[in-house]
Amino acid sequence: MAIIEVSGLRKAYGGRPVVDGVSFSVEEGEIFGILGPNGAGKTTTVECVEGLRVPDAGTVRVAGLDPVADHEQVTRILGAQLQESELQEKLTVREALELYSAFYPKPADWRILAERLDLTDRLTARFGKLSGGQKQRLFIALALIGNPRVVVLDELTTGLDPRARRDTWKLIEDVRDSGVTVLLVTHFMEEAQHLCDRVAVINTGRVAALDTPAGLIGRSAHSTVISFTPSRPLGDDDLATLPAVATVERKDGRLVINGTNETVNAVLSLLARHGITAQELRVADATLDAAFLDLTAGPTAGLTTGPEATADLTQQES
Ligand SMILES: Nc1ncnc2c1ncn2[C@@H]1O[C@H](COP(=O)(O)OP(=O)(O)OP(=O)(O)O)[C@@H](O)[C@H]1O
Repeated sequence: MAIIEVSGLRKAYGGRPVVDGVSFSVEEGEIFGILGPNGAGKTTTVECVEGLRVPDAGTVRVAGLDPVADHEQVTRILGAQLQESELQEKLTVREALELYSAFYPKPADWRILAERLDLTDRLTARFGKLSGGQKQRLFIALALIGNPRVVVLDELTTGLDPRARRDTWKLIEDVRDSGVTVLLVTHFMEEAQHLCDRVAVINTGRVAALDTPAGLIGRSAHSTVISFTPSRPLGDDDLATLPAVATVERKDGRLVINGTNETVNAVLSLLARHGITAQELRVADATLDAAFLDLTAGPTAGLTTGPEATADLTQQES
């Protein structure tokens, strides 16, 4: 069942459209990602879902309610993550939890939330003295304090080190597993790939694609990365005849070919025909990075050779 439904959403600032006909629905119990480059219109979209901005056109429903007209009811269903500037530096963790509990008629027990989010040791610490990861954990606790059915997390892990980011991912999964739907705004492909059940890729105010992370990767021209060292040189003409090749790179005697599953078989047949062996052959799925670049780039998308293919492969192999 859809808990959030957005249909034909439009919003312009000063006559400039920044959200231009966005539609998607979020099923109850999923982590739904909104992924896109800077300025794509992600925050404006979720602020319309939260009822913080009034759409110029289109409809938004949260559990069947209008976030603007039924704002008070929606705030009981939807928990939003605060921005850092919205908490005073001198407020302690305990004060923040107590203060936000007081906003709701039936708040969650903040002590349990603090325990769950590993904040019990920091209850007397002032907000300004918390580490980045601790601040994010507090924001998650505050977003959950009203026992929401859906929580909106916007760029939650920006600025965190890799360890703190992974810890925060685990917490977000725990939130989903506890039955809360998560609407997650991110521009980290790895984060979307790791966490999200489905992802809407937003580019220049429009939904460029909506699918599972695996589905997005599968539809990319770069879904598979094949790399090997040929036992003897292989001509460019031969490579050009391979089906579904997106890019070919040569690096230190190795060939790195971005393509699809179809390309793998074709490469192996080509090598066999020429009596060439593929030394240290590696076949890896591309990451969401490549699909994202395909979906958000201009008309030459998928045709250019970038460092991403190699980076993807390195990630897969490490
Ligand atoms: N209140 C506002 N007034 C005018 N322009 C705005 C306002 N808020 C956002 N914008 C502009 O609208 C565009 C979309 O902004 P938005 O914050 O929705 O994008 P985003 O995808 O969340 O970007 P980012 O990843 O950089 O946060 C940007 O060009 C931004 O500068």
